[in-house]
Amino acid sequence: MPMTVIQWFPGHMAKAKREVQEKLKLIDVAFELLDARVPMSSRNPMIDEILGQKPRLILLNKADMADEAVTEQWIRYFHDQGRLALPIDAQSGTGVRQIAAAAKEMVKDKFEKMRAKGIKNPRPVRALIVGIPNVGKSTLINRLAGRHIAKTGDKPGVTKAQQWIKVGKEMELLDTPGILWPKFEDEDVGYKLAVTGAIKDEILNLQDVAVYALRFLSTHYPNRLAERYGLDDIPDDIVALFDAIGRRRGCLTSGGAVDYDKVADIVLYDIRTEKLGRLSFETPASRT
Ligand SMILES: Nc1nc2c(ncn2[C@@H]2O[C@H](COP(=O)(O)OP(=O)(O)OP(=O)(O)O)[C@@H](O)[C@H]2O)c(=O)[nH]1
Repeated sequence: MPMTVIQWFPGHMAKAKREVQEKLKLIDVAFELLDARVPMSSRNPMIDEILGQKPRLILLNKADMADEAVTEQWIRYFHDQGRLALPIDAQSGTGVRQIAAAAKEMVKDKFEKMRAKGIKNPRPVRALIVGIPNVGKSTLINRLAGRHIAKTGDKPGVTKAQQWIKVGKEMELLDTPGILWPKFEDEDVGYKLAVTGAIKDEILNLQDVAVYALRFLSTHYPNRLAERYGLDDIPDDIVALFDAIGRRRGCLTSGGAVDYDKVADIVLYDIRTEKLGRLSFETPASRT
């Protein structure tokens, strides 16, 4: 699956891993940021090895766009693995307030030991956000900070020192997140990341992505599809489905044929802007 690989060569991955592990030395708890619509596909494949025994809070971001019932299933799935996962919407701030309390609870034992050693006022809990590109790391940093923190990448050639952002009285967050690479050995993962907009459209074949999305929606959300595009039934044949949507939406070439690029554009736009409602593209049961 070359499309997600593009910015990630082995040297980049080794460097990213090293950088995250350097940052881990400074913190008490890591926030693993995932996309609630595709929690497994938006996960770094080496995350367990990279984070090791460091306490970890899983944050299912963009939960506002995900199917609530499926997000519940994911929370149970992680819980069964002994991990706490919180659904959040970093953009609006929903759920973000629970993060500091959960982080504090996670490092309770460590801080109690500090107190037992005679440290009366232990420092704030220190945290780091890690995740693949586009899961919402910067949005969450800004939300937690309550102001806009410039991305380090904003000014080329300018490396600024890492800083702690105060989040209330009891938590501090590193101002630069740990950026990790996505999975790319699995074609399905690539498509899911593409459908949810995590991979830039310029490096994709949009028709392929739309075919994947429409097949998925036909199986898992047929009623939404029927309602959105005014279809009486959903054709099994994918070309027939493109044709049906294209005709309903007037996506026709001057010769009167259906313009498949336009149909692909519309479908992906509709998915990404919630015109088809809140969608999740994987469940714990369908996980590969
Ligand atoms: N609907 C919704 N959109 C979100 C949420 N969080 C982030 N976004 C959007 O997702 C996109 C990516 O967010 P960023 O914060 O730039 O993601 P990032 O992980 O910092 O990305 P990189 O800098 O590429 O590593 C932006 O368009 C955000 O507005 C959320 O909770 N809900």
